[in-house]
Amino acid sequence: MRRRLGFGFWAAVAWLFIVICLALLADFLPFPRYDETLAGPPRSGPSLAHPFGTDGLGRDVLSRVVYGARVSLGVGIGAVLLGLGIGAPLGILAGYRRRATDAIIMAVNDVAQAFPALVFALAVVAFAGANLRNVLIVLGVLGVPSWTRLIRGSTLTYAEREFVLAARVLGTRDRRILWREIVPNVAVPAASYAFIGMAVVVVAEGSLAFLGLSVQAPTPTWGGLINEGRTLMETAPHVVLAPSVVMFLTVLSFNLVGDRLRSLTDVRESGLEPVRQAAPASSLPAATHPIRDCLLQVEDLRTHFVTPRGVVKAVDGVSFTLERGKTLAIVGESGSGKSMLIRSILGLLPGTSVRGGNVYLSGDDLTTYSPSEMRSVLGPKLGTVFQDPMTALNPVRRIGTQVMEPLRVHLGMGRRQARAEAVRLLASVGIPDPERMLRRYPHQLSGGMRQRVTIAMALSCGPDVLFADEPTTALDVTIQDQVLRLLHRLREERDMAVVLVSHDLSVVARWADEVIVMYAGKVVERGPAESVFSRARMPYTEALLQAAPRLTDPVHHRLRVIPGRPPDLVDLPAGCAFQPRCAYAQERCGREAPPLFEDGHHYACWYPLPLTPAISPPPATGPLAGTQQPAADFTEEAESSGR
Ligand SMILES: Nc1ncnc2c1ncn2[C@@H]1O[C@H](COP(=O)(O)OP(=O)(O)OP(=O)(O)O)[C@@H](O)[C@H]1O
Repeated sequence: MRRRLGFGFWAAVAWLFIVICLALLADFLPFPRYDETLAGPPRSGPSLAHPFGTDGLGRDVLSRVVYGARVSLGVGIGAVLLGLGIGAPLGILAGYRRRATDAIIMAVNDVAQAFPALVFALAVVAFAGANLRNVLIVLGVLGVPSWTRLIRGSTLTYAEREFVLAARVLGTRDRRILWREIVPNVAVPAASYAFIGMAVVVVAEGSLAFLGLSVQAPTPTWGGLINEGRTLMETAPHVVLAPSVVMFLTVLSFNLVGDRLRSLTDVRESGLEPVRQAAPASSLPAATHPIRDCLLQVEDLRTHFVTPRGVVKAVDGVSFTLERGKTLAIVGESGSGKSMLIRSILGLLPGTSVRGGNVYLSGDDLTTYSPSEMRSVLGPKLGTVFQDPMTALNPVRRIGTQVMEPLRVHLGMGRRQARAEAVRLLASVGIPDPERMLRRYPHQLSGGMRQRVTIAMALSCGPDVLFADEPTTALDVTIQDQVLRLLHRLREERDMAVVLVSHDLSVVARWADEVIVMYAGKVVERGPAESVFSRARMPYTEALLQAAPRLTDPVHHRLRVIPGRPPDLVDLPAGCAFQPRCAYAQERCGREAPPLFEDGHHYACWYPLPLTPAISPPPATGPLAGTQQPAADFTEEAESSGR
C-alpha cells in the first residue's frame, strides 16, 4: 500500500499536516499577530525576521498566511462535513429506498443544483452578514446536491450486491442493513472524495473572499490576502505570491490525497495492475521454444503470488496452442488456477503477482507489450466474458452506453454509428427489441439477458479469441444451454477461438475441441476433448469424470467425490501434487514430479490408466493405498524410452 500511494501522496500528507498544525498553533508561534501594523517596514521583501516579507501596513505576511489558514481550512473542512452530513443520508435514502423517495429527493436535488451559487451566496451575505459561520453554511449547503448524487450512486451499486440481498433474505431490518452493509462500503469512496471536496471549497472560499463575500478584514483569509495584495502586484509581489503559493500547494495536496485514496479503493484500479514479469527462475533452464503458426500459443506461463506464508504458484508452467475456430476448455477443481491462467494470458493480474513465460498472439509476444499496447489488444483482439454478468456490468449506466463504449474507444465510431452497431450486436446475441434494451439499466434485465449483453460487449470489436470464465455458472440450466449455444454459433460465424473455463464436465464434453485439466496450477492432462474424456490417463481426470453426476445414475445413487482436499499451493506435496489423494499412487509418485508424457494426448502421471480395457472406477481406498498397477506395461515402456 505504501508503494502504491507513492511519494507524492506522502509529500502532500506532510504538507497538509504542517499547514494544519501551524494554523492550530498560530497563537503560540513566535511571530507578530496578523493584525499588528508596522511589525516591520512596509512592503519589505522576505527577510530572516519576516520570511514572507511585510504588506502595505507593515504586517507580517507569514503570520497573516498562517492565521488565514484557520479560516480557509476551517471553512474547507467544515463545509465538507456539513455537505456530507446532509447529502449522505439523503443519497443513501434515495439509493436504498428507490421509487418515490428516490424520485422526490433527486428532483429536489436537481433543482437545487441548478440554482446559481453566486446568487445564493450574495443573498445569504446580504441578509445574514459576511462572517465565518455564514460562509461555512453557504459553501456547505452548496455542496449538498453533489454529495447526495455521489452517495446515491454508490448506494445503488451496493444495494444490489449479493451480500445485501443475503442480509435481506436473512430477515435483517433495513436500518441494520444500511449501517452494517451499505454505510461502511459507501464511506470509503466518500472519505476519499471528501479530500477533493475540501480542495474545491478552499478555492471557492478564495473566490468569495476575492469578491468581498467572505469573512471581512481584519481577519485574514487566503482569498482575502490575495485580494488585498492585488494593488501591490508591481511594488511588492510577495504579498500576493505568498498566500497564492500556500493556497495552491494546499489545494494540490487535498486533490492528490483524495485522488490516491480514491484509486486505492477503486476496484478497477486497485485490483488490477500491469503485471510484473518474473525474473527467469534460476532453477529452470531458459526455455527455448519455436514460435508456432497458430492463433494463440502459451509457453511455460507462470503466475506466482508472494504472500506472507510463502510463494503461491497459482499457474506453474502451462503451455498450449489454440487454432482459429476451436474451443479450448480448461477444467479442474476450485483453486486449481483456471481463472488465474486466463488473467495471466490477458495480463490482468493483481498487483502482488509475478508472471513468467510467453503468450504469443498470431506470433506476437504479448508479455513484451507495455500496458498501453496491451490496452489496444484487449477488446479488439482478446474479448472476455466473466462469470457473473451483474458484477461485470456497471449498475448505474445504461446498457446502450456500456455496449457503445468499446465501439467508440477502440473503433473510433461516432455516436450514431456506435448506436446502430450496438443495436446490431444486441440483435446478433439474440436480444429481442434491442433499441429498447439500449435505454435499460442492468438490473432491469434477467441474468441470461445480462450475460448476452456482456457477450455482445466482448464481441463488439471482433476479437480473435474470446475468453469465457465460467460464463454460465450464475445462470440457470436452461439459460446455460442457450448461452453456450450462442457462444458456439458466434465462434462459427466469426471464425474466432474460444477459451472456456468450466467446472461442468458435461458442458466441456459437448462444446470443447481441446481440453486442459489443471491441478495445483499445472496441466495434468491435455489433448483433444474426445480423447481425454474417453481415454483419460491421469487418475485425477478420471476422478473428475467419476465425480460428475449423470442423468442415468440410479435414484438415491451416492455421488462419488475425490477423497481429500486440493493441496495448499504454498506447501505442495513432494513429487506429484495429486499423489496424496490418488488411489493408484506408488512410492515413485511421492518422490518425483511426473513430466507431461505424450501418447495420443498429454498426461502427467508415472502410472497412467490403461488404454484398454475402458476405464474402471478407482477403488475407494485411502491415500497411497493402491497396489494396483493399472498401466504397468505402458509405464515401463515409457520409462525405458527415457521419458
Ligand atoms: N491475490 C492472490 N494472492 C494469493 N493467492 C491468490 C490470489 N489470487 C488467487 N490466488 C490463489 O491462486 C489459486 C488459483 O486461483 P484461481 O482463481 O485461478 O482458481 P480457479 O481454478 O479459477 O478456482 P474457481 O473455480 O473457484 O474460480 C488459488 O489457490 C488462489 O488461492
